[in-house]
Amino acid sequence: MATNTTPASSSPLSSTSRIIQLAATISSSVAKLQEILDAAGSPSPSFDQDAPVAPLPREALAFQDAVLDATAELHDLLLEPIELIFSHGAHNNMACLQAIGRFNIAALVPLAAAATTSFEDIAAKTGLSLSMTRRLVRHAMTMRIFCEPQPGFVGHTQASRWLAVPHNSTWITTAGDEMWPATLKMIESAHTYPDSQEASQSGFSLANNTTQSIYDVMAMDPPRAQRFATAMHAYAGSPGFDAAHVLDHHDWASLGPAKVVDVGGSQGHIARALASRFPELDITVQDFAPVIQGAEDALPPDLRPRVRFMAHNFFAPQPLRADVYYCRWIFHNWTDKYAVLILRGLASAMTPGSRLLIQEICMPEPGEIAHWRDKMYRAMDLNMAAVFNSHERTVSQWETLLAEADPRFQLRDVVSPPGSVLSLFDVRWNATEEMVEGRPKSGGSYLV
Ligand SMILES: C[S@@+](CC[C@H](N)C(=O)[O-])C[C@H]1O[C@@H](n2cnc3c(N)ncnc32)[C@H](O)[C@@H]1O
Repeated sequence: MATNTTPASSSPLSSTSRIIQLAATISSSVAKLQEILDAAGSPSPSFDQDAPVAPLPREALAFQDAVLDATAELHDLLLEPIELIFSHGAHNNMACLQAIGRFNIAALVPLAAAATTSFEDIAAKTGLSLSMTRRLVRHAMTMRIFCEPQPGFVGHTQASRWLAVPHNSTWITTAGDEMWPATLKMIESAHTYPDSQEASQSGFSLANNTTQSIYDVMAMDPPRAQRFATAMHAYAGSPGFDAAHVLDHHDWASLGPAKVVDVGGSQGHIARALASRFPELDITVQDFAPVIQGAEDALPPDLRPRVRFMAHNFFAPQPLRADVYYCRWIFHNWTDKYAVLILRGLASAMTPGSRLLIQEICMPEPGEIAHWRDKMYRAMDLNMAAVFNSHERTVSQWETLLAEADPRFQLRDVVSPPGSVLSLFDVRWNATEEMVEGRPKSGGSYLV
């Protein structure tokens, strides 16, 4: 597998120059990838609008890493520095995506096979000039979004068709109109408030000309909050966030008849999947009251006895005794100051034998994973900075955070399922830590 990112060979005449090595890696890995697709009866990837949107088979993922890293490196190696830097600058891409989202351009192109619409038609419906419409849509085509099968007429690719689905279009609108403005102000906020632990001092807050956090801003504008939530659901609906990753990669069956609390579990989509697969689990989903509204009524009748919902603010002490406290994708929204408070709320309920299962991005150390995945995680980390002032965490950052919250938390294992964006941090409770006047004897800053 070629995850090597060492520079090109110093000898320009060498027959084993870096570009030749990369080409060989691409050739052999693509051949293996195609073999796996053939064996699975899966079609070869295509930009065609009718191409199915499906994840690669699990056994193809290492070859996917090899090909994507080698092709990207080869591409970058053949550019001058200024071309390389320009090609990685994303501002023009974002301008296009903002236009596609704001004017819902993907929905203006007919979905029928080989159907097209003219630039004039798109311009008339968006209110953009014909010239700007043509420039934006043709730039989008360089990202494989839309195609121009005959001059002047726009058709769908797989990606533009995906954007025509309403909640995906909400996702791109949110990227253009919420995330991008926040990102533009991120450096200003980082410079004005170095190491701030407050979401109210984020790029999002500066971009919205407010001293309130995104939570406060959204609370005052329910339709905007709904759009943001829809966008996050569209994103979290991608294969990297599939419920199967936590179902398949934690030994739920061995727990027997266990009580699980899904902290910040939203409308309970993971709880439902867990309860369906593991009939001995009894699950309570906790979240804000408006978030869980109607969730219980939407449960299939067979799950109602074992899945329930409870309004709970996770900064308050955990009121339920359970075998597993499951926290999926909640900590990354919070700076360390607040993540420690969430953990302390849980510490008050932990007992010997109970466990805390955290599902979050595990930020890699440099060079640890495929370059393209590394880039994706680092982009997500900066998204957290722009909007919440928070960050994604490495294993050692988790260890530090857990120890700061309470030294009795012990990180036992970290599992990164293949194809999953999120890793599983299995945390246990070391009850033998001696407490003196409400504080662990070994030190730490535990506060009751
Ligand atoms: C990024 S979402 C993750 C939702 C779900 N766990 C998942 O993986 O899809 C974060 C969740 O935390 C909830 N949340 C935020 N602050 C909270 C708080 N103080 N108490 C309880 N839930 C909270 C939000 O309402 C939201 O459902």
